[in-house]
Amino acid sequence: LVNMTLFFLVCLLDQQSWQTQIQGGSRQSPIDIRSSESVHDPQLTPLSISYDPSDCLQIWNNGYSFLVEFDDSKDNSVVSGGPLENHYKLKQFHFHWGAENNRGSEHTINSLVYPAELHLVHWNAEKFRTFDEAIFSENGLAVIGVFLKLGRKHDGLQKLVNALPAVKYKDSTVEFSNFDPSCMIPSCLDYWTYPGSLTTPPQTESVTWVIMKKPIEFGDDQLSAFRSLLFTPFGEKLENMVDNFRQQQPLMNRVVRATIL
Ligand SMILES: CCCCNCc1ccc(S(N)(=O)=O)cc1
Ligand SMILES: [Zn+2]
Repeated sequence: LVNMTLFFLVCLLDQQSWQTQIQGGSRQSPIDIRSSESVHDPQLTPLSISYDPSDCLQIWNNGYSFLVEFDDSKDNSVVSGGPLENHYKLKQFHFHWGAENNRGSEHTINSLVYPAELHLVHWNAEKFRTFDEAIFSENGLAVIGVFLKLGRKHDGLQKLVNALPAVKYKDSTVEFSNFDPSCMIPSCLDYWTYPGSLTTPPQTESVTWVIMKKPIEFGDDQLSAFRSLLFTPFGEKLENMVDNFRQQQPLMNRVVRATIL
């Protein structure tokens, strides 16, 4: 009985490494970023972000979020610099949000939650031939995360918001062109960066995360438009697309680095 109790206690006390063995994940995302524990790295240069609005193709409701998808056959919409060894091509961007304003973002800053979070998803086109190959590869993806806070209406976002009723249902798409995602990048380019994973299946550990320190603002009506989308396809029970965020994961043996710009 003593041995069994000790064994049980060891498992319980060591739950995180136990989880790692079970789930096989030692670098899962999202995480809570504790600013006081992040390491200022003077070698982190500013990100170089350059997007071509003509690469914007369509919006797709995939039943989890709405994805704004880009033509990645050219080298016009790319991010490089900062923690990135290569240049990464923009494939899509999407958001995560809550049913209420007190939740929604995937990453948190000192446990502070934002009502929504933007993810700009890029893949390493120097090392891999396709996005799908990069998803399953070390250093395959670079995702820029931008927090959204409620305040003034975001004029650049309104064009996207106006198109959302056309993709209300899961599996719907609508043509969407000439949108410049640069309008959603904060003017302050300070960021945190850490090695992580996709936050939805297959949750592969192939992502270099770059989380912008400053949020952008958007309006209540714009957030309501996100919440009017549906998880469910036409003809099925209506389920509002809300709370499509993952819980924060253990930091394990990782360090979050911060810029000093
Ligand atoms: C195998 C096909 C997977 C398509 N989905 C990839 C994907 C999932 C999550 C994120 S996120 N939320 O970590 O930015 C980006 C891209
Ligand atoms: Zn995401």
